[in-house]
Amino acid sequence: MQADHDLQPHDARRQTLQAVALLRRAAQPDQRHLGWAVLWLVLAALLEVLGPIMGKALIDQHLLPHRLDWPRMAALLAGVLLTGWVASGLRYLQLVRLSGLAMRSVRRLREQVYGHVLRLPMAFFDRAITGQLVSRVTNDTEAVKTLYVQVLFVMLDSSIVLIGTVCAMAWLDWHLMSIVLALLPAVLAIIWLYQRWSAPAVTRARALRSDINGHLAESIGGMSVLQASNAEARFAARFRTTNERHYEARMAELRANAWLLRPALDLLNIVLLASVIFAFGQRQMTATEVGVLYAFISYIARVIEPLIQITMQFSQLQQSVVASARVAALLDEASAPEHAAHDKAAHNKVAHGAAAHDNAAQGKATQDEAAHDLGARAPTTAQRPARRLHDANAPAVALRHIGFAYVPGQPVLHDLSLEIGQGDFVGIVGHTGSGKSTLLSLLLRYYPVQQGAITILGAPLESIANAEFRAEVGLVPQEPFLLAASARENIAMGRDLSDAQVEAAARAAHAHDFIMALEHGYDTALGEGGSRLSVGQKQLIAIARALAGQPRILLLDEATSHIDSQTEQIVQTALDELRGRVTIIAIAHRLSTIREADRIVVLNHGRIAESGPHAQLMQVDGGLYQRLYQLQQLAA
Ligand SMILES: Nc1ncnc2c1ncn2[C@@H]1O[C@H](COP(=O)(O)OP(=O)(O)OP(=O)(O)O)[C@@H](O)[C@H]1O
Repeated sequence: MQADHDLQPHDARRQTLQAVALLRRAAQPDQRHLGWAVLWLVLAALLEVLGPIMGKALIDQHLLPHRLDWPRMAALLAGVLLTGWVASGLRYLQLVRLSGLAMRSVRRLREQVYGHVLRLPMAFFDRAITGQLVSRVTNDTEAVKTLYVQVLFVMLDSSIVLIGTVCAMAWLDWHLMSIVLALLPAVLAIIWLYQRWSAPAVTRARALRSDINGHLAESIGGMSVLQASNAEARFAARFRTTNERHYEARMAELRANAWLLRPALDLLNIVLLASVIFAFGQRQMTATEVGVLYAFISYIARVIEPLIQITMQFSQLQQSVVASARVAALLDEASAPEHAAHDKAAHNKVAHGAAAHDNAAQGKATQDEAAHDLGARAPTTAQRPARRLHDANAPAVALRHIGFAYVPGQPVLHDLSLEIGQGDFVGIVGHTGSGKSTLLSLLLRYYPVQQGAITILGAPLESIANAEFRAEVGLVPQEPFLLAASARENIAMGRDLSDAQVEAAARAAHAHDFIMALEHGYDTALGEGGSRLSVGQKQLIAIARALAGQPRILLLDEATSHIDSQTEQIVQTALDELRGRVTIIAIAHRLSTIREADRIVVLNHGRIAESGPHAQLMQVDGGLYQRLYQLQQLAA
């Protein structure tokens, strides 16, 4: 992710263009409303300009010459009063339209940004800071609303009033109008100065707000560690510093506004009035010119006020542009490869599978049948895309000469080759930093393969459609991630699974009994992050979730490292029952978990050091595995 402080001034033009394009795209489907809103605004502005002209006519043609044409005078007076009133009504109408447009744009943009974040490759999240990312999706997208409702509305409105007023002044008395216009460059100079003064503060304030979000998210996420390490005071001090800097930036913005903008523009208003009255005083007064003076005095406010309004919007505009540029930068991050063509085919097959599932549901598949499906992989298995990877003779996973580096020039895996047969149970062990998780990340396509090739069930990894890949490969991570939802929802994870399928998966993971012991069984809400469950129980739910997808390859990433021996026993039993039917690749720190594996691969500094069943590896005197095992036995 582009760090917040990376928004350097030399990028400003490109960012502004990016932001404008993004905002235009966000409002694209609502263009009709934008058209109407502009029309209402033009009408409102014209009415506002018309008011003083009617006032002038009333003074010059009726009041001063005592020409008492009552119906016409009443019409003109009503015109003066009504124009303002109708203009307000029209403004309200257009504000409603623009607000709706803005809300819908924010909704669209948020969905787009969130959808994009979901598709970003894992490498992105190595760099990303959660709080800033959240800020992108919530605050920064909201800037679009401010832009449309506040900035665009006021700027458009003020510009139209300004142009209309200048035209009306030119029509009434071009000489006086030129006096007013002559002073306008002073307004532009004030705006320029204000921009120079406030722009850095605006950018700084936004970046710091994002830092505050990041800081909060980090602290809340790690609250237990933070409190346990007595770090409250240090974190509070760090937060105070950021908050203080944010306050300073906002104050600098405010000072630019209060000390430069308002006073300078107010002064200019007075100078303009004085100039017009002075110029008037130099003339031979005729009766008709009193109306012109009235109109000009009314118009001067209508020239200055829109200008003030426009300049006041600049800081808001800057904020919106900076925020939109951030969103645009995030949307610019390349997504993980989509394998779209394959996905389309896979989608059709999912639909086909869903139909099969419906038929099965009508036939009232029993729990036992579903359980059988899960284990025995009957050909009529519901809810699955049809297999395209079915090559009975191909290895489940084959790695050929894999090399990988997170940082160029610092390889983590070296020329690694490994073949795992279908239905095999393979354990991967090694000291910390030996590359086990990296290997798993490559298998999971979190990172693209840099050197060598990986095939899954005979198909090159990068050629497999996303839906198909996710159906074939299940993952049980080290830290089970549970939603604040029911046990059922946590296992189904949005997949259209029947109750029987969810239960079958839970039984296979040996999670069924403890779920049934909860007060509402599968419908019991598990609390945020599954807070109602023990770590072991959470892990069993995570295993059930992976099994519910009926994968042919199951990856376990140190799934037993945080659980007690009793739960580990349960996991071992579950794995045992899957043996031969599902290919299991388990990374394990706890060697007891993989002791019974068909083969144990020992990694050392990114290379395969040893490989074989437990008994065989234990025979290698002074071997890595033997040492690791003995160390664990001693520690136990
Ligand atoms: N996202 C990353 N960016 C840069 N380097 C990384 C990243 N992840 C891991 N590494 C480095 O790659 C090497 C292998 O790490 P890896 O996590 O694969 O080891 P591991 O065997 O799984 O270790 P552990 O048992 O402690 O989880 C380590 O030196 C680690 O510092």
